[in-house]
Amino acid sequence: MSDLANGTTPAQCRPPRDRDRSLTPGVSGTPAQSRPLPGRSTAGAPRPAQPVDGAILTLTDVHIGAGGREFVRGVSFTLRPGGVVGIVGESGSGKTLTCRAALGILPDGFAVTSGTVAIDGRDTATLSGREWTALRGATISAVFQDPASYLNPSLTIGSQVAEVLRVKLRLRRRAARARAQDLLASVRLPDVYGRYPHELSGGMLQRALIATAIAAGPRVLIADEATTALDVTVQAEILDLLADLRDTTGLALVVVSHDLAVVAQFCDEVLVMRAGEVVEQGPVEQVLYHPRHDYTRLLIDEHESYGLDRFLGVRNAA
Ligand SMILES: Nc1ncnc2c1ncn2[C@@H]1O[C@H](COP(=O)(O)OP(=O)(O)OP(=O)(O)O)[C@@H](O)[C@H]1O
Repeated sequence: MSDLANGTTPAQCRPPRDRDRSLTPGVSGTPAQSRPLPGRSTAGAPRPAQPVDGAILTLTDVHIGAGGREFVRGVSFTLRPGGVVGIVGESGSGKTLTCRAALGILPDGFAVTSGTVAIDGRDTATLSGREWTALRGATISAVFQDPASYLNPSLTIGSQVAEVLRVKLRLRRRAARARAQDLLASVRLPDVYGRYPHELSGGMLQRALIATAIAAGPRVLIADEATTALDVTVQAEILDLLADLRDTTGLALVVVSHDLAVVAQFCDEVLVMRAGEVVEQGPVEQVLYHPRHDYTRLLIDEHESYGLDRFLGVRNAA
């Protein structure tokens, strides 16, 4: 199974783009929490997040660089329990690097050059490797596109979920097995414990990966293009599942998507990134329905390809 599951540092021996598989997943057990109103900035322009009581994840003016070049310049947001922050923007705009900074798994040579990433009020720059390992999976976790590449093809789905439970929560074999079965049922996969990854569809694999990602009861889940490769119906099922987890456990989410419709339906706040910068940020209703920046308008004007229309009615009806 992926190193992620074990919470090990991603990828000590993988090529850079292959590294996020070490991010594995984790159990729940996250106590149900009330859902405070997510923080919403009112200005259209990006601005630094302020430390806020109850925040689980706070990025404050984060810059990410490598080899003397800056790839991300000044990302800030605050995520509280049950909150959902969306990140949209063109390919290469820095969305994934931002997520990786939050997970402490930047590619080799990349670093947060200024600004802070705080998890549960703690500046992650002060964390040791061991502390990061403990945090990953248990407090912050992630799912990415292409779930098959994060699961070991030669191990059953159930044993991979159980392995996370044994490593991260130190459950004994029998307890881990029972808990893994519960987790798989909670992601609507009640009958796949003994099945292998190749026996599952793409949507089922993504749900299995979500089960491993939430196994250790993280409070933040980063979904980086997690539904991009799925057809629309399966994508809606996965989003429903994430919404259920948010509502029942207070899980906070960072959702990276090319699909403005996903963001319109699902997120409270959205960051629009372009060429490493946040060009616009604010509550979804404001940014997507009353954009202030030309680039945001451009994205919205392309709504036919993004399918924004699909969700306007859904959100307005909700
Ligand atoms: N491992 C890496 N090695 C070299 N450059 C990288 C690496 N990861 C990211 N970059 C560069 O950093 C910039 C931002 O990349 P990032 O993956 O964050 O973009 P993105 O917005 O997530 O794009 P996409 O939507 O295509 O995934 C790009 O110019 C990319 O080429």
